Amino acid sequence: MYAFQDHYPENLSHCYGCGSQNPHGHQIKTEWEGDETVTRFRPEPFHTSVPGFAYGGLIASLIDCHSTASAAAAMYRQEGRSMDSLPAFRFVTGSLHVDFLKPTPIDAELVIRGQVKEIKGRKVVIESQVWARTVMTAKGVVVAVQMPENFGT
Ligand SMILES: CCCCCCCC(=O)SCCNC(=O)CCNC(=O)[C@H](O)C(C)(C)COP(=O)(O)OP(=O)(O)OC[C@H]1O[C@@H](n2cnc3c(N)ncnc32)[C@H](O)[C@@H]1OP(=O)(O)O
Repeated sequence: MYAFQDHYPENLSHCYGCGSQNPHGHQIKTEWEGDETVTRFRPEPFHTSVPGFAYGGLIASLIDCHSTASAAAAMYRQEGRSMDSLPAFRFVTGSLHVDFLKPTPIDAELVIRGQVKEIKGRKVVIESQVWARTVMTAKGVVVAVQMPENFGT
């Protein structure tokens, strides 16, 4: 699978959630399935909150990076461009809202499904749901904003 994150340049591949160059991170991979974006992730025992269940910060982190990658992919798709083409679209999180609906089991593959709700200027709004087997355990809304050239200055 060639994921959205595989198009990130090396200098932006160190993110804890999605960076392929971060050996301590989640290294999530996201792709299109029709009009939805999908990330699959299997928690490890060290992601525990209450024994048997996944830590909420992990869930939030998965929604976060799933959504920023989805935002980039959505912008390229809207412009009919390949994710390899220039200028590059890279997004950071402006806002992250998560609702924890049910405890998330630690022993199941988690499937995060995202929908593009709005594209306006430099902003993309992504809604996501986290599924464990047949149960939706969390849902989130992320406002992703195109990373400014002068990010951090
Ligand atoms: C690319 C590989 C890395 C992947 C990163 C993975 C996800 C992350 O963890 S990123 C790290 C966490 N996030 C950050 O550190 C971001 C810190 N914040 C910032 O740099 C800035 O506030 C930033 C870039 C989000 C927005 O600032 P700026 O570029 O000035 O945005 P601005 O022009 O004011 O707003 C653009 C649009 O976004 C909206 N927006 C901006 N911030 C927010 C917010 N917090 N909540 C809701 N909407 C927002 C604005 O309302 C505006 O929308 P509209 O056009 O409809 O009015």
